[in-house]
Amino acid sequence: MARRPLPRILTDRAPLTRGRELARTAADGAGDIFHPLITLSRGLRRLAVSGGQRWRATPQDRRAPMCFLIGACVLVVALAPYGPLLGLLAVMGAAAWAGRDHVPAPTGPDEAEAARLRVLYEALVPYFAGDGDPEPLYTYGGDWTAAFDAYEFDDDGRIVRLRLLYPAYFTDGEAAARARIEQVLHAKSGRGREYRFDWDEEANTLTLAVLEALPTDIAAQRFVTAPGETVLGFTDPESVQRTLPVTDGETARDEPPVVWRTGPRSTAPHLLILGQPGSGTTTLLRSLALQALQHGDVLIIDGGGTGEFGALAGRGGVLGVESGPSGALATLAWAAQETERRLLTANRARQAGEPAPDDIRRPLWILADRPTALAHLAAAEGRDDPQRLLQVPLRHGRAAQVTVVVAEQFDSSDLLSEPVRAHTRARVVLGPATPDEVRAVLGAAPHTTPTPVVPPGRGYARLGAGPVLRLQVPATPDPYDEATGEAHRRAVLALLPERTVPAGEQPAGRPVRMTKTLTEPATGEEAPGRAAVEEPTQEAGPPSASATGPTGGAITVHGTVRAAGAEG
Ligand SMILES: Nc1ncnc2c1ncn2[C@@H]1O[C@H](COP(=O)(O)OP(=O)(O)OP(=O)(O)O)[C@@H](O)[C@H]1O
Repeated sequence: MARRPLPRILTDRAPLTRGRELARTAADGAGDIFHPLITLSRGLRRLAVSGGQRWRATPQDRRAPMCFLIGACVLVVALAPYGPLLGLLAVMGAAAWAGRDHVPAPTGPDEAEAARLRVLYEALVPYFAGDGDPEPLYTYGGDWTAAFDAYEFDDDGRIVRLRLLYPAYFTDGEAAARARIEQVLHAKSGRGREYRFDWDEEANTLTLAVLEALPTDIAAQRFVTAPGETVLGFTDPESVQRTLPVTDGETARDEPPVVWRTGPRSTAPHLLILGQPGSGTTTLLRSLALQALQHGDVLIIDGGGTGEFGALAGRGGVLGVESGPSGALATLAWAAQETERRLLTANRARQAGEPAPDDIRRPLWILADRPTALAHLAAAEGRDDPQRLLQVPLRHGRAAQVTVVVAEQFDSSDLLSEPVRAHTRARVVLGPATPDEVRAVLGAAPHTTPTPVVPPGRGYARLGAGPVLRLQVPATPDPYDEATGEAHRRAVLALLPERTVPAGEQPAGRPVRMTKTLTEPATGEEAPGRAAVEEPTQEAGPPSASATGPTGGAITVHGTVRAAGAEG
């Protein structure tokens, strides 16, 4: 039997679809036309509902006075000229306001963000799931919303903050267990950014936060610090409780510093800086030298021999810039004797019931850049390791106001002497370093994830047993380096003390020999304490040194320094 076709109205769907579209368009148009009326009526209804609620909430005894007040208001409005019209406008206005659409603020993550959080949750399951837990917080295919109680995303949909709960049986006291979780979160939240992990062991919560890059635009300048305080660099605002005003020449702002205290009350009186080549260790030494020269004297051992301290040579307070083994040995021998002299003088003064004389209170800084390179050269010449002479200042420098700072490259750190390792309780690591390398130097791992690429002067600092702080050293380049920008060059030159050796007396570009007489008193009483810098000698030849004993006489140190170029 042939099939009978269905009636056209049932098979032809075009009129039906057209009808639906027409109806939808008409509804949209009506919605637009009647929108004000809809808003007003919704507002009037909301006002009525809220008025009813207020009436019901009003105690019985206050309803009569309230009625009277409302009646009086209505009467005043009715009798006032244009009162009813104004009253009507006011009611309509209030209704329009009350009836406006409240678009609810979007809450919760969108689809992509939820997917990211789910991935993070699933990645953590193997570490946080516990066998035999009747109600596991972390389980395959489980509910991530129960584990993650706060999260924040940036505009690109990447996590910038996450707080998660973990089971109480997770071994959060073990560094290895923590490190595993931090590694997973780091990898899954996006590499190339720095994260901080805050473990709250009491509340069993872990907070991950993406850290802003530290400012790299702070140049050398006079920092507002007390005597005995030195700025190593700048860090995160939440890591320290203090800020310092800094300026970029035009605008001033406050930045959180890493302040290192030296002197008799310091718990970390000597500093060791380690870093990769080019990470900024010499720059940090230069920055420390400029700050130290405000209140003290500085001796520089330039083991690298690249002349990067040439701008300091011949300046007031700079007792020497030594780049050869013999000069370094003589200078350090003097420094060791000076430390002993200061201790003896202080002791005598204490026994006599007198205050310590001024000359032993002036801080003396020994800044040694790459001393292991000098050790190698000294050994080749059959001489002693200059580091051995650092032992006395390192051991007794705290009481004698002698501060030692040693900067060395990672690959030569095995050659550092035992006293240097043992007595440098303030530590800085600069440049790219793995968490294990940072832990090996600072004695504690950072709470942040080091990034593989960092700007020069970026690293971590730890003062004594304090926390590990992120650090950005202020830009303090060599002002005689041609690559140095004009602004930075001027900033550094402005901080240099006056010359005690006129620059014009030295032929530019030719190595010159400086003679410095570091005088010592025969007795501790009328000790000048500070080096008297003689005029430079123009004689050429290899560096040589001679020194007398700690009880008197003069120590003459010859050192080859780079000839100073013209200043801007
Ligand atoms: N804090 C900083 N801000 C800006 N630039 C810096 C900073 N520290 C270092 N630099 C720049 O990085 C380069 C290397 O710095 P520096 O010579 O101090 O490194 P280093 O660790 O001593 O390396 P090397 O031993 O190879 O000389 C220089 O051009 C210097 O100007």
